[in-house]
Amino acid sequence: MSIPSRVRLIDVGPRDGLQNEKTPVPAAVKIELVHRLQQAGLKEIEVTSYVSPKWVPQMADNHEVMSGITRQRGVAYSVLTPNLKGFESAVLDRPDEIVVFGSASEAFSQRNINCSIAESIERFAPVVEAALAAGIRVRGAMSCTVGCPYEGDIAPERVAYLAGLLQGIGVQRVDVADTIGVGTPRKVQKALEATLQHFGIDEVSGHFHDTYGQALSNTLAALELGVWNFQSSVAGLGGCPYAKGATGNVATEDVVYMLQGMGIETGIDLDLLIDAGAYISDFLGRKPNSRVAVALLTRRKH
Ligand SMILES: CC(C)(COP(=O)([O-])OP(=O)([O-])OC[C@H]1O[C@@H](n2cnc3c(N)ncnc32)[C@H](O)[C@@H]1OP(=O)([O-])[O-])[C@@H](O)C(=O)NCCC(=O)NCCSC(=O)C[C@@](C)(O)CC(=O)[O-]
Repeated sequence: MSIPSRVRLIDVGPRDGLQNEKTPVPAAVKIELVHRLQQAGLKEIEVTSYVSPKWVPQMADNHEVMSGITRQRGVAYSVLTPNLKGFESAVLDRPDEIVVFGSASEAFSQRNINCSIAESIERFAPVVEAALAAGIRVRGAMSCTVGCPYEGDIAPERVAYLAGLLQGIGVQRVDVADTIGVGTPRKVQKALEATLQHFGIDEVSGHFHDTYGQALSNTLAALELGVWNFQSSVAGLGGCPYAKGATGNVATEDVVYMLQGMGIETGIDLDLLIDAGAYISDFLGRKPNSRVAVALLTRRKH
């Protein structure tokens, strides 16, 4: 399989990135971040989630954020919806895509969405049906495809099992998430290959957290399989509230820099992306969690 000549990035910073922040982030700041990401050339942005505000308080402003965005033609805005209640709120805000999110690990499923894998599929099925009937695309996020904070290693067979269940209820594409960033290139390839038993190469994306510093290597390993869709988070924001110690997604800046260096088209303006990352990092009062962003921001000063 040859390395793809173009890559599509979904920036998950406003959702995955900010869901775990201790500092409350006002809706206006989230909206400005989305605007800056689309100015930088991101064509897909995961904006927010319609989950219980008791579970994830940072996403309680979902409606305000979605309705405050000035949408740009050609940009798709996605949101997480774990159940029909979430979908019914989300649909009022006209997302282009909804995301149901399951787990390859039973324990993580319980901690994250308070139900077993089988129950989660039962909850997702009517959500998928309603979304498709409303003309809204459906993605499935698969957490813990390599390792779980509660169960340890996850076998590829369990990833294939979950991918098959999601495909069976009509999910159109899936994210293979290394939620706690423990994956290394060959393990991640095995999780991707398991998923590819049920979805085509255009329908599978890599979602790699960088907790152990492996996310760029894992991205390259996925590219070697022909995967060309990836999720990343501006300034490396993020972490999952139900995966203690897990750090953010791989920084979008780092992925774009690597891809540009390999001659792979992303449609993203790295300078504007660095500005977007600096904007949110300044708000949070810290440096971007991106080696590339820090290096380029330092160079700008000289
Ligand atoms: C899924 C539930 C809601 C089930 O939670 P539950 O307690 O089982 O739900 P329930 O149906 O029994 O309802 C309990 C209460 O929640 C309310 N409720 C019920 N549903 C909703 C909803 N959609 N929106 C708003 N409120 C809702 C409902 O109205 C009720 O309110 P009360 O009567 O107590 O006042 C809960 O477990 C939850 O919100 N979990 C949060 C999950 C989450 O957002 N996790 C982080 C994102 S996943 C992730 O980060 C991983 C990913 C995707 O990035 C990939 C990776 O890296 O792995």
